[in-house]
Amino acid sequence: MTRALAAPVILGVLNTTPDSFSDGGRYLDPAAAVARARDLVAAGADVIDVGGESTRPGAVAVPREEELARVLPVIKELAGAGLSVSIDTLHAATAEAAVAAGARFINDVSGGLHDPNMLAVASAAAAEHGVRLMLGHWRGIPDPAHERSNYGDVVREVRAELAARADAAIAAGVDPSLIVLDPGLGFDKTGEQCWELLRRLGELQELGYPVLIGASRKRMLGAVLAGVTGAPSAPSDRDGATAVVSALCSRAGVWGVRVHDVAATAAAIAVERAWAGDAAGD
Ligand SMILES: Nc1nc2ncc(COP(=O)(O)O)nc2c(=O)[nH]1
Repeated sequence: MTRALAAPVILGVLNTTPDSFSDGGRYLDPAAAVARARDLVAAGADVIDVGGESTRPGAVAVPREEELARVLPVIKELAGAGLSVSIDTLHAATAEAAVAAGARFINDVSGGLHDPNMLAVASAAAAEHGVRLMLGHWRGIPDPAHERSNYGDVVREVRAELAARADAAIAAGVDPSLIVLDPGLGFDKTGEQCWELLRRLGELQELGYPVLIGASRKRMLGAVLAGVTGAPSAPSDRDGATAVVSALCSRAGVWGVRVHDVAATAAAIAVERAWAGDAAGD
């Protein structure tokens, strides 16, 4: 029996955007966003990942003041209510304001490459509040429209590039114990490259940092489901497949999973933990 590992942290996705690929437009109103966050926590989310600008291919760039207007009221209310909040942003100014409003995780899918000030902001946030920095892998930055999925060995290259991002964060003053790495599934990567990254997750974990996985509702799952049903699936039809990935991440000792359907993932992880004999599963 594999050694019982702690269950992954569940980050519940809260996109306060009009154009996110799977839930755009539903939580633009702060009251609706806060209500959604409370539902996510009730369903088992440990952290609410608040994003005010979609990162999907071709998404419209959002002026800083608009991004801030979308995320700050929600973060202030959630943090004020004692909930754990992550800010999903490419922009240092947004991360800084979000931390001041109570966010305790910075989630940068570009690994600090998009905004040259991000690592300095993250370093100050780490020093002052112990804010954790989640560094994603994305070669598309700064030109996301340019396809850059021409990898030789995607796992080896993503591992090396994420290690370099962690080193840069440490050089900027971020305590290594606060860093989380994320392979950036779907960020200028083909479905097969994403599956290869999951297949060889251990090679990323060998870097010694906690790993976060964001597969929820993504195209890689849609392709698998199309093979089952013979028809394309809407993102919201991919929550069952997402939950299976969450259970397998739990079995692999992944630190955290970022999902839209928290209830399905919480159930999947609880089942995996019970199977593994983890006391929490009793
Ligand atoms: N750390 C992390 N953050 C992310 N933010 C947005 C999206 C895009 O998906 P969404 O449109 O459903 O938010 N994916 C990730 C991801 O894979 N990892």
